[in-house]
Amino acid sequence: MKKPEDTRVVVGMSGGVDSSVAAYLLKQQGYDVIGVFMKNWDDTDEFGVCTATEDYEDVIRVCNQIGIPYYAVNFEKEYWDKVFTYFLDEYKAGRTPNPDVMCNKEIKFKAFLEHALKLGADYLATGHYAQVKIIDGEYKMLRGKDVNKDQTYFLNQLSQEQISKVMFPIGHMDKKRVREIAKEAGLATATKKDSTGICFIGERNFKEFLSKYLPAQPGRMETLTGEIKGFHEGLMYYTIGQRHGLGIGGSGDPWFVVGKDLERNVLLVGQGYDNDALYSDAIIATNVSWVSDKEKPAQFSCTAKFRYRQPDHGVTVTLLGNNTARVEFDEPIRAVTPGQAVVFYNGEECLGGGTIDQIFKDNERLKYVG
Ligand SMILES: Nc1ncnc2c1ncn2[C@@H]1O[C@H](COP(=O)(O)OP(=O)(O)OP(=O)(O)O)[C@@H](O)[C@H]1O
Repeated sequence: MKKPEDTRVVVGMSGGVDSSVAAYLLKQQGYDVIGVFMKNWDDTDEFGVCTATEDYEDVIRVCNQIGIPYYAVNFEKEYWDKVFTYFLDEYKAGRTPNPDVMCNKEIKFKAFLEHALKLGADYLATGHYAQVKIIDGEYKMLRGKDVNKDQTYFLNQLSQEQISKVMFPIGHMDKKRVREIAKEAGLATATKKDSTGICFIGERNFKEFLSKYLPAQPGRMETLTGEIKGFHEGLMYYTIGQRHGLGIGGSGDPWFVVGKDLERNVLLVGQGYDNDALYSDAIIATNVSWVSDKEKPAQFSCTAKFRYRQPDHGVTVTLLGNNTARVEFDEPIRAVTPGQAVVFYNGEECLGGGTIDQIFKDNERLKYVG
């Protein structure tokens, strides 16, 4: 093991409080730290204001306070090709993509990691709430200590090789403590608001943003039995289990999106949060990848999350080859959505994950969902 002063760490700095504290802590521990800001998206508005420029200014302030070198790199092309194209393709296919998972896999921990290594870095550090530990001679990815902030869901596609080069300096802390450290150290980002939503959409109106890239095709809303309930503005604006924005009035329980009929451009709706049509008991996952290089048994039990911040559900995983797996749920689960990630856990350890592709109930594929 090299000594901290001989160990170069590139910190991915977003201009937020988490990565500021990550860089601060590493510098305190004596590492040779470089702050690097990635520009992935040009969101200059009609007034010439770009949040990336503002964020980079915060990076500069913090790096000057900590006393570390900094600079910016541009990955707009890579981001467009690997993340944004996938994002649009998934919406076109009627699914609900997860660009953060793709960004971690293809940009932050691939293009950006390679860039850091070229700079002579031994490690890339980020302000993610996750932990890496060596257990039984293998790198394991563990949930962040702050259960409300744990980000392993978004990191599920990382490999053994990738996490062997990664540090998560705040993964063992609560968000509250991170803010306290930032305040104690007087960092410029100490009270900066957390970013929300998909990074390139930010606070903007999602519909307006998406309509710039994909033509919206309005159509009918129907129940599964074909009763017309109203009109939708374009299937891509809706996701399974969604309640808001349907505009179906009347008495009784509220209405929810239960599926999409792409061929007929019809949004399928059902009444009641617990509508039976929203429940499924198995999926086929694609793009399945595991953090460990060790061979997995053909079938095993573990827990899984089907969306961020969902409690863990007991599942049985059967490997089908070609990075595909069948996942059977111990109990039916509500609103499992094609395109989102399924992420597997064994206790605190994140085992890996995949993309939710096909949805089943009682061994029958629910074609209206995916
Ligand atoms: N533009 C960027 N350039 C470099 N690194 C980035 C950038 N955006 C995010 N990261 C890295 O990825 C981590 C997680 O990003 P995420 O968007 O989830 O931010 P966050 O949890 O709000 O953290 P922060 O408070 O640092 O913004 C950040 O802490 C940072 O290390």
